[in-house]
Amino acid sequence: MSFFKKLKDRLTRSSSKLEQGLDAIVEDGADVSPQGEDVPAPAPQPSPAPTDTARPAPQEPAAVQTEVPAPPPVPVPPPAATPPQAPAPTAPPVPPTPSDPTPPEKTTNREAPAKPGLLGRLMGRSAAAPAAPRRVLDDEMLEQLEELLIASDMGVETALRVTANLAEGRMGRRLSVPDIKELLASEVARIMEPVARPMPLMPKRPQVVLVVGVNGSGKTTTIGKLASQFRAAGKSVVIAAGDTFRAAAVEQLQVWGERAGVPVMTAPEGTDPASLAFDAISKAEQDGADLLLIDTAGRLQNRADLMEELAKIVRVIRKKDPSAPHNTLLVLDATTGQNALSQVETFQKLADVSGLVMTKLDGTAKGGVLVALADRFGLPIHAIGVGEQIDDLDAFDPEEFAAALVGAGT
Ligand SMILES: Nc1nc2c(ncn2[C@@H]2O[C@H](COP(=O)(O)OP(=O)(O)OP(=O)(O)O)[C@@H](O)[C@H]2O)c(=O)[nH]1
Repeated sequence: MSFFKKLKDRLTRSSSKLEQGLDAIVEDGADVSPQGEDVPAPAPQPSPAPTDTARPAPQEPAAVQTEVPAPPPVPVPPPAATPPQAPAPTAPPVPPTPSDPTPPEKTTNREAPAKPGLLGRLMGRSAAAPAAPRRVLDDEMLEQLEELLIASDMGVETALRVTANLAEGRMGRRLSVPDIKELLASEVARIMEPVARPMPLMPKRPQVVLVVGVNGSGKTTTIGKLASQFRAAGKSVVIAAGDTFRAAAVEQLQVWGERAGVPVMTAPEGTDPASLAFDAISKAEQDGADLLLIDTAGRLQNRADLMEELAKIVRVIRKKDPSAPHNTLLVLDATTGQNALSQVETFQKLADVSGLVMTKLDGTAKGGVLVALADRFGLPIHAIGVGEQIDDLDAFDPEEFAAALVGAGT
């Protein structure tokens, strides 16, 4: 799956931070007992049944969902780029093989590779392959794991929960780095599973989608990408340029409208954005549009005046259609780390956020914050941005994300 390979490659900094940390933790207290009982590789925890059975097949995720399950609107990555003998596309992406993390003086901590006996030799076992270092899971190791997860932006509460679940029934067992990665990935996927839901399409026309977020989070870009996907799914879309304060913002949105082949409603600079939103709904109704995507100006969550203005936009939209906005998407820049939590908190209070889009996952070392967000707010992650191009928006796949985040399968 080329997309997640891309994500995995781009999460390298995050996973390598986790990976290096895990290597250090295990080697720090590696069990030197050569004959110690290895635990069988821990079985992944059972994931809850997916709540949204109508989600598109994970191989070709789409950021949007239609009321009738439709073929995924996301264009398939160019097959030409993949040679016929390429590895199976469903396999999780494989990051660069880490170099042997064990410094020479630590080699005594590795389990001594026992010389195979006659039976071993007959069975073809090699004496050359050393077993992975293992460490007995104890309180100290758990604390180290907690610290590592916190440093990976998972947040204290989530890190504690993840490590507690990991420890359950496993205290005193000897775990290797791959064991821990597998357990962590399973825990992370379990947290993320319920929030991985494409944006639903409703029978209501026009479905009003309000897009909010702090400055530069990627609202305009995301609207362009969403408009393109919805169009590809056969929907008629209108965009309203609600950032009436910056002429450049309107122009930028017009460029995206052209790329997506979607009309963009504008108003003169300085127009009250609430009144533009009102007019845009009327226009979308007249045009029989399926979807109206309303852009808004970026606003920091600590600017009370701007947040009040957003609350006013919502009030005015409701005057026109009491059931609107039908979706309020909060666009979050994943590189902001823990600040994303306070953004969700404030925007949720004022604008009744119904779902998230996480952008810039292609350039972040902070993917862990998604886990904290999912654990704390449980808001659906409708889509993730993985680049600046129109096709760089995809559905969120919890298992692939979890594996990429912890560097599992390496
Ligand atoms: N790498 C990467 N860049 C992105 C992504 N999404 C948006 N960007 C870039 O982020 C910058 C800001 O994006 P905009 O869409 O203008 O953000 P905005 O929220 O509309 O900005 P304001 O209107 O100023 O609040 C642009 O340079 C985009 O190209 C993404 O998923 N990945």
